[in-house]
Amino acid sequence: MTHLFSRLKQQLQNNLPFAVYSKPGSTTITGTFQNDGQTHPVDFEKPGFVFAPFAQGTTIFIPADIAEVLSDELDAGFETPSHQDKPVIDPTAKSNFEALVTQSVAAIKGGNFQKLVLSRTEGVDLHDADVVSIFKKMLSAYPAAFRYCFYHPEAGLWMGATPEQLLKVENNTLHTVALAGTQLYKEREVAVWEDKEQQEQRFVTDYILTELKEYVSNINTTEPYTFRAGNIVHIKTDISAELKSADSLQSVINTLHPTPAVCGLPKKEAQQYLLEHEGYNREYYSGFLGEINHDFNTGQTATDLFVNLRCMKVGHQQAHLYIGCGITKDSNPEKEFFETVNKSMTMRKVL
Ligand SMILES: C=C(O[C@H]1C=CC=C(C(=O)O)[C@@H]1O)C(=O)O
Repeated sequence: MTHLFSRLKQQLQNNLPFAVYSKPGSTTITGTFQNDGQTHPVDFEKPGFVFAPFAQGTTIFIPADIAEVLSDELDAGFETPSHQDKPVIDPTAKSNFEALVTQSVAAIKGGNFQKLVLSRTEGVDLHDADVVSIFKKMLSAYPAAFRYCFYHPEAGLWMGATPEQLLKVENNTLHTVALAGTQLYKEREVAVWEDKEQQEQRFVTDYILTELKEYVSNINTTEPYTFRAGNIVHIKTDISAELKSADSLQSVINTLHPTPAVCGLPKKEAQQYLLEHEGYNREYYSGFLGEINHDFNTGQTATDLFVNLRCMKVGHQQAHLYIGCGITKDSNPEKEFFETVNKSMTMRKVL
């Protein structure tokens, strides 16, 4: 374990790419350390680890055959998070975001879109905080999430604890989820979902089911249910199906990414709208990451990808947190802003 983290630090000092991660519910931590500093083109037929942007930028690939793999069991005695439970409200950020929500609700009501997922970034001073100690807190705070620390000279250093699977493929069986709708988690209370949240999540399910039809058979879905992700809960539908052809992995990924959980509907027009109106570059936030054609622990052929949510880009003195929320015709701008604030607590808690 100590070895894995010292290897992470060494790799960072040498400017060499790596991905260190632990899957939802797993106590195993895996590191894949690339042995050169190059940017390798992504090949969806080869085994490796992928780190893809939302829209603009390079899709990064760590090919399995040029990486050293280390894995270990997670220690039980990790540092507990520092419980920075106070939300931080920047009045300018608040009014800018609310204006963007108002404008976007008008675009939806005007008939251009059914849904738009708007986002923003927040800077947090790090005061020389150590990357490994932040990551250890993340590992222990969010056992149900895909927790990762990724570095590539072209992308920078990223960390996250995402609750959203993009796609898992094992022996031609595909698993994905429709995840949307958010409210604060309250102990001993059953979450009651308003129509706005239910509709927002149904858009995602319907999109996935319609678009996947071309590539899969025997689709199964669960009923929507409440799913906890740290201090918040979402509505989730689990979807599974059989892939008609093992060769369609890349097409399936292109179809799913970006889903209406992070982009909007219709997809292409929503993505263009976000690029023009959000006013910043999402980079790898709401992109996807994970294992392609290779389980780095078992060596088996499997694909296990996650949407890059509840994440941050970590610089020397500052971390940039990325947070977004789904907007429909019924959105209330202030409520949506506070939803992004609640989501930001996932990262703030470990800083
Ligand atoms: C876009 C984000 O979350 C998505 C996933 C779950 C719930 C969401 C929502 O309620 O808006 C978003 O669709 C984010 O965390 O930045």
